[in-house]
Amino acid sequence: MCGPCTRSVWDTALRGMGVGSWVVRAVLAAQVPEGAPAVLHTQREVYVRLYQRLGFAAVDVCDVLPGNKQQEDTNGDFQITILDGGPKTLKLGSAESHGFNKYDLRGTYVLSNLLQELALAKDLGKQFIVLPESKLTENPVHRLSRMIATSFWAGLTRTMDRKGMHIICQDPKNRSHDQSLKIYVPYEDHVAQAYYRNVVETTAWGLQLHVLPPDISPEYVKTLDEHPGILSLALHKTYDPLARAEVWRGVPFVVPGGRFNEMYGWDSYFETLGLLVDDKVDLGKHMVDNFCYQIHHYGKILNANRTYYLTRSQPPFLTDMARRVHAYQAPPYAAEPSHHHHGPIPTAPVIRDDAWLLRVLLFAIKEYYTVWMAAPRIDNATGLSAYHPTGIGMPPETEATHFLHVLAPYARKHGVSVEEFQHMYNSRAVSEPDLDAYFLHDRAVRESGHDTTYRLEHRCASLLTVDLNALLHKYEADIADLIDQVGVVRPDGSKAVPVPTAWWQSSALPTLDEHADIAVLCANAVADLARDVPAHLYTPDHAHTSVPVPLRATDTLHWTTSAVWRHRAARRRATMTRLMWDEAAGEFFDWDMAANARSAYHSVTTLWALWAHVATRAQADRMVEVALPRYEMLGGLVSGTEASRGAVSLDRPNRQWDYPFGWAPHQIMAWHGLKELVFD
Ligand SMILES: OC[C@H]1O[C@H](O[C@H]2O[C@H](CO)[C@@H](O)[C@H](O)[C@H]2O)[C@H](O)[C@@H](O)[C@@H]1O
Repeated sequence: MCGPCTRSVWDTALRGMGVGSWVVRAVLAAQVPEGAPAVLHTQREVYVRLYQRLGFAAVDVCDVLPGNKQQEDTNGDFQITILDGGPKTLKLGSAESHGFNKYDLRGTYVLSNLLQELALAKDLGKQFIVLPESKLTENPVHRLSRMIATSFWAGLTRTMDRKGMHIICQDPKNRSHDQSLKIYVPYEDHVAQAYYRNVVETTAWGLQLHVLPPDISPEYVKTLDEHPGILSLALHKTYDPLARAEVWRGVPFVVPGGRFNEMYGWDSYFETLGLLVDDKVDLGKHMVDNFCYQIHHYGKILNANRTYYLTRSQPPFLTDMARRVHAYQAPPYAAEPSHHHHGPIPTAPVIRDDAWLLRVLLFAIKEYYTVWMAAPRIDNATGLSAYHPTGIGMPPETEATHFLHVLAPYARKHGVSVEEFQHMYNSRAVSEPDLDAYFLHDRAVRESGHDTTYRLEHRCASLLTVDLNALLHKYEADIADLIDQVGVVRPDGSKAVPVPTAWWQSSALPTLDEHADIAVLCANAVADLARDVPAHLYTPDHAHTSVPVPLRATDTLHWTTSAVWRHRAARRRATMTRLMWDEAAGEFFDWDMAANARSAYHSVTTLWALWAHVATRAQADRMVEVALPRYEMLGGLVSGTEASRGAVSLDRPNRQWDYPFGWAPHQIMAWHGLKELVFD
C-alpha cells in the first residue's frame, strides 16, 4: 500500500533516476487516496526492486501484457469482455509486503481496465505507471466516456499549420511511387498559399506546395493519383500567449484515427455530436467552418481532404450539425456534475452567433443546389438524388489487394498479370467499359460512406437511396426553419436569404414543375447587394481568417423564402413514400432506377426515414412493429439482414457494412429517430 511516508521517500529516492518522478508525484498527490493500493510497473529489474522497496506493487508491462492478453482474450477479438472464457483473475504482489503477498484482481472489467492502462502505457513508451485502485474498478462506460473527454479528443484533433501539419501530410494510404510530402491549396485561397509557402521555405521537411487549377476536373484529379497529397483547410488568426501576438493557425478538426488521418465528411457529423456532449463546442464550430471552406473551394464537402477524394462527397449532414452547434446550451454545472464532466469545469462559450449561422446556411444551400440537386447526382424524372460522384478509374486509396478479384478476369483476358493489367487500365492503354461501370458504382459506394455492402455493389449510382434522400429531406426542412430563424428581414417584414442565381441555375430544379412556384416566390427578387445584403455575407476578412464568405460582390442574387423549402421537403417526402414505402414490409426501400423498381434489400438505413421525419407517425409505428425486429441483435442494430446479404464464401466475402456488422452511425441515427418520432 502506498502511504504518506512512501510518498515522501519517493521524492528524493527517485530524483535524477530518469523515471519521471515528478509525474508520479503529481499523480499520487492528485489521485491516490490515503491507503489505496497503487500499481507500478517497470520494464527494468532494478526499478522493480526499487519500487517494491518503496512499497508499491510492481508489474512489468512486458510480462503482464502478452501473457494475460492471451490468457484472458480467449476469443482473440483484442478485447476482454464477458464473451471471453479466461479465469478473469490476475495476481499482483501487494506493496505492503514488498510484492511477497499476492492479492487477486478479479472480474472482467477490473482486468480489462488494468490491461488497457498497461497497453496505453506501453504505446506511450512509459517505463512505469501508477494506477490508483479507483481506475481499476471504474465503471467501464464511465471510463470510456472519461477517456474520450479527457484524452481521445485531444489525440484525434489536428491542425493544418506549421505546428500540426507534419503528422497529417504523411499518408499510409499513399501506395504511389511518389512518397514526398505535398500540400495542395485552392486557386483562390491566397492566404493559405502565402502561409504554406512560408512553411515550405522555413522548414526542412521537403514539403511541396501545389496550387490547384481553378477548374478541378476529373481528368486533372486522375493525374494526381500518382502524386497524392493533403488538401488545405481553413486558417484563422488566434492569439498566441507565448508570442504575445496574433498568429495564423489551422482551424482545428477531428480525424477518425488509424489510417484515416484527415477530415472525413459524415464522420465529422458524428464526431461533432460527441464534441457537444463533452462541451467542446468551439471545436464543433471549427468543424462546420472547415466544411464551409470545402464547399467554397472544392465545390463540395469532401469524402476527406486528400487529393484522391476530390471528386467524391459523403452523406450530407451540414444543416443539422450547424443547428446543433448554434443551439448548444452549456450544461448547468450544479454541485452534482453529470458523469460526462470530468476534471475542471469546462468554460465552453455558448455559440449563439446568428451571423455565423446565416453564413453556414448559405453554404448549405449552395451545396444542396450544386452538389446534390445537380448532374450527375439528380434524377430528373423523380427529383430524388443518388450517390453519383465523378472521377475516373480505380480509387487509389484502397488496400493493395482490394480489387484483385475484380481485375483478375480482365488480366486473364489480356494475357497479362494483374499488376500489368492494372497499369494498362490506369494509364488508359486498354479500354474496358464494363470495368469503368464497376468503378463508377464503386466510387458511388464510397461516397455513400457505406463502403462496402452488397446492397450497393454494382448499382449504387443507379439507386435513389433512402439514406441520401432522407438526409436531403432534412436539409430542406432545416433550411426552411433556418430562413425563418436567421434570414434577412425584407422591407415587407418577411424573412428570406439571398442566393446567387448561378447556384440555382446549375441545379436541375428548373426542369421540375416546382420551378413555377419558385418563380412566383422569388418574383422581383434580384437583390441590390450593397443595399439589402448584410456586409458580412460578402466582405472577406482576410486579415483574420481564410474561411471564405458565401457571396461574391459580383453575384446576381435571388431571395428565397422558407415556403419554397417547405414545399420541396413535402414533395420529396411524398415521392419517397410513393416509390420507397412498403406497407407490408413496414420499411422504406431504395429505388432502383435501372430496374425501375423498388430494391428488396433490407438495410437498417430505412430508419433514417425516422431521423429525418420522412416517415409519418403511422409509418413509424409500423416500422417499430415490423421492421425493427429484423435488425435488433444482442448489443444493438445490425446493418442488414442475413437473407439480403446472401451466402458468403471465399469468392463472395463478408462486406463491412452488411450483416453481421453493426456501426455507430446506424445506432445513433436510430436512437434519435426513434426517440423523436416514436417514444417522445
Ligand atoms: O472513417 C472514415 C471512413 O472509413 C471508411 O471508408 C474510407 O476508406 C475507404 C478505403 O480506404 C475509402 O475508399 C473511402 O472513401 C473512405 O471513406 C468507411 O467505410 C467510411 O464510412 C468512413 O467514413
